Amino acid sequence: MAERRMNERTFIAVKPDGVQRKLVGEIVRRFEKRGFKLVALKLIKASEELLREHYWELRNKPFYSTLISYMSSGPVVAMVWQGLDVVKTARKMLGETNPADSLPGTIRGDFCVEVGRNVIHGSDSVESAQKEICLWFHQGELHRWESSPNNWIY
Ligand SMILES: Nc1ncnc2c1ncn2[C@@H]1O[C@@H]2COP(=O)(O)O[C@H]2[C@H]1O
Repeated sequence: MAERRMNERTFIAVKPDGVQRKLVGEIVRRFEKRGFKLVALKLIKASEELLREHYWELRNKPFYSTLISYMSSGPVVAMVWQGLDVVKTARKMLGETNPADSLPGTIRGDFCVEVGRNVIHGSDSVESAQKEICLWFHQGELHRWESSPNNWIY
């Protein structure tokens, strides 16, 4: 059980505004420092088809078409992070969907002001994380590796 929770994975994407504003390094740093393991990372210009599938549940929302054009306006940095309760903890690190409701210290609370330009996406449950990881990544892009910094210093 503990083993399974340690291996929990979530899908995180730095959205086009986050890439344009050069927030990628800061965001990766926060996840590394928190103690999570990077399992996959790529810069990708998402197709409309992929985005329509990713945002399927929002298809009837009034902001749906602006959301699709925002997300396809430039490259995004798609990532998979792994660790204990990573889905829930990542959502806390991101802050609320609306940056105005996000506390300082969270990514959205520190770096953005508008819901339609909210810099980062994180899966909202373990089930959606599994679906989103399969949608954005091939199995071969997900890496298994052990952290052993001493071996790389000496
Ligand atoms: N009221 C809104 N107006 C514009 N975009 C929104 C609104 N509500 C949610 N979104 C977008 O829809 C996205 C759904 O996934 P995210 O939580 O990653 O981030 C959300 C915002 O980018």
